[in-house]
Parts: sequence; C-alpha cells; structure tokens
Amino acid sequence: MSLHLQQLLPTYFDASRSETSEVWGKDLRFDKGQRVKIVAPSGSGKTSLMHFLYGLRRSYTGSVHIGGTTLGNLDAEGLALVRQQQLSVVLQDLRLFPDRTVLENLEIKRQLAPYHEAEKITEMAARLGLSGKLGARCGTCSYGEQQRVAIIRALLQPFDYLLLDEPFSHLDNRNAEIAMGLMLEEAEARGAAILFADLERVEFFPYSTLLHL
Ligand SMILES: Nc1ncnc2c1ncn2[C@@H]1O[C@H](COP(=O)(O)OP(=O)(O)OP(=O)(O)O)[C@@H](O)[C@H]1O
Repeated sequence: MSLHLQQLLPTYFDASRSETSEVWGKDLRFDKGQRVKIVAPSGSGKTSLMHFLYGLRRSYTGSVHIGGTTLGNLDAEGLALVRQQQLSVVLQDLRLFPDRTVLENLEIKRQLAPYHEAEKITEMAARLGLSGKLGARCGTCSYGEQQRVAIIRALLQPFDYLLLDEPFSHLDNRNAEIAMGLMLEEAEARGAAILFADLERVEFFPYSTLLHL
C-alpha cells in the first residue's frame, strides 16, 4: 500500500517547475507510517497539490495512485469510498456546516465513516480547548476554533493518509502543538502516513521526509 505520485504537474504550471520542485514532475511514493513535511511558499501550489491528492480537482498531467487504484479513474462512488476509508484531510477551506453545532458537525462525520466511539469527540474537544463550544453553531466560532473542529473531524474516520494544508494558520503555537500531538497519536494508531504542507518548517512536526514544493 502506497500513495504514488507519477510526474504530477498542474496543467496551469510551466513544465520548467519540475526542475526546481522536489514534488512536481517527480516520481514519489509515500508509505504508511511515513511523516512527510512539504515546505511550500505561497503560490508554489500547496492547495493545488492537496486538492489533487484528495480527488477534488483533475487539472493535472501525470497521475496519483493509492494502492493499485488510479485516483483520476474513479467515479464519484469510488472516490467517496477512498475518502471514507483511506484519505482524510484538513483543507484551508474547512468545509464545515455553519448552521450546525460543533458537536453535530463532528457527529455527522463520525457516523458517516465510523472509527471512534462517540465519547472520543468530547475527549478530543477537551484536549483542543473546545469543550465549551460543542453546542455552538460552527458559523459563530472563530476561524481558529473552526480549524480545531476540522482537525478533530479528520481524526474521527479511518485513514491511511492524513493530508494537511496549513492546518494551523490561525492557531497559536501551544494549540498547534497540542493538535499536532493528537494527529501524530491518531496516525500512529492507524499506522497511517501524514503529508503536511505548510509555508515554513514547523519544528514540532517530527518528519521523516522533507520535500520542497
Ligand atoms: N485553476 C487554476 N487555473 C489557473 N491557475 C491556477 C488555478 N489554480 C491555481 N492556480 C495558480 O497556481 C498557483 C498556485 O496556486 P495554489 O492555490 O495551489 O497555491 P498555494 O501554494 O496553495 O498558495 P497559498 O499558500 O498562497 O495559498 C497560483 O499562482 C494560482 O493562481
């Protein structure tokens, strides 16, 4: 089982990008358990990459394979299954339901792709300082609180690969470190890999592979 990127390049990038990038246009395999830090300055295509790997966009040349499956060949149903079982994600655009409460947002996900018991939600919320917010509508929460909700949501399902696109952009160092600790624990419990794309190196992410986008 591996996540295989084969000569991946956005259609809107010049081919010369693959000469300077350690990701674009390269042949890369990520295995379960690997911790990959992707340093990506603004405009280098961090969000594009995460959207390609999660199957949200297909505006690329090359291909993405998960296990033996080519992501670009999957229909909506096949993609939904891969996202339910193998890929979990924290995107910059958090995609929470603003009119539902924090608890409802989390419970919907937990029931859709079961991995944890319901009690785990309260436990994770307490760790990330969200106990007092479980009954609040997501739309009324600060962006940093919403980021923590999205992080918990990503950890409620099974996954082999956890994809992170600047998940701490609105968190202070302490909260970011606590959230990172939780993600590392959850990834380890599943034997899963983390692909963490951020503008800079984050010291508290113990990566095994460092790539520059
Ligand atoms: N659909 C598209 N068509 C044309 N150009 C695009 C498209 N999507 C992204 N781009 C361009 O590709 C570049 C990378 O965009 P992307 O959003 O992936 O960057 P990023 O590294 O995540 O940036 P930031 O850190 O600033 O959010 C940008 O210059 C953007 O304008």
